[in-house]
Amino acid sequence: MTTTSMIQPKFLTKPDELGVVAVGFSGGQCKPGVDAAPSALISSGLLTQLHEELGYNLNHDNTVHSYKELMPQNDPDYRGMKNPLAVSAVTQKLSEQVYNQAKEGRCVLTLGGDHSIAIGTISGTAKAIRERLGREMAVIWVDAHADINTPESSESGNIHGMPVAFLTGLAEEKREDIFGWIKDDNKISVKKLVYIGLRDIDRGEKKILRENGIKAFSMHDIDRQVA
Ligand SMILES: NC(=[NH2+])NCCC[C@H](N)C(=O)O
Repeated sequence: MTTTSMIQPKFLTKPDELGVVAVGFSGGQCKPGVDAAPSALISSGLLTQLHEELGYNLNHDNTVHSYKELMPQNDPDYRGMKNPLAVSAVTQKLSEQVYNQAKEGRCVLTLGGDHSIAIGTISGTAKAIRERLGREMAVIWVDAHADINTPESSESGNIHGMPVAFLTGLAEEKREDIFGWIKDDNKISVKKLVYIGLRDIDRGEKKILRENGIKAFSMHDIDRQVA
């Protein structure tokens, strides 16, 4: 059996602890459903297995947050983004929760949907890593999608396709209630970002990747490597 004690993490002061943050959210895109994922994973035993089989001590508030109280009455499109106030409010709250876990030196697992929540998970962790280790966090983004559209390059207006643009500062917004809360210490550098598994990227995203020299291994690259 693998246990946490067999792994020697270099950057964690509490390697046997796992911070868990669960958020059931679907406002970064138009279809309901993904918000049910965290509860489904938990009720099928994910957290029990992490504790009993991998030996992690879990630090979790036993809640799947839906942040209903943060939902605005009215959420008109802004710079083409859909549900901008809701996604910004949820990801800001999530960022704080993740930061509070990561600053303790424990690994953090975020369960969620949809992918707009990466704005919260990465911004919270990046800030904690800067404070704890005085360095920039690297990100390995394993996904079919690059999710690096700016509001202007996006063809859908869905914010789940934009998290990396806001996190790297390629997309910026002054309004505090629409991602203006993402400060420099929450951001990551395009130099420390690598994509693995891309297979569905928009034309605008291709241009962004090329112009910023972002490293990316597509599914095509992977198929070639293993062939
Ligand atoms: N996390 C995801 N499922 N992203 C899909 C993004 C699809 C498309 N590139 C868009 O920006 O709308």
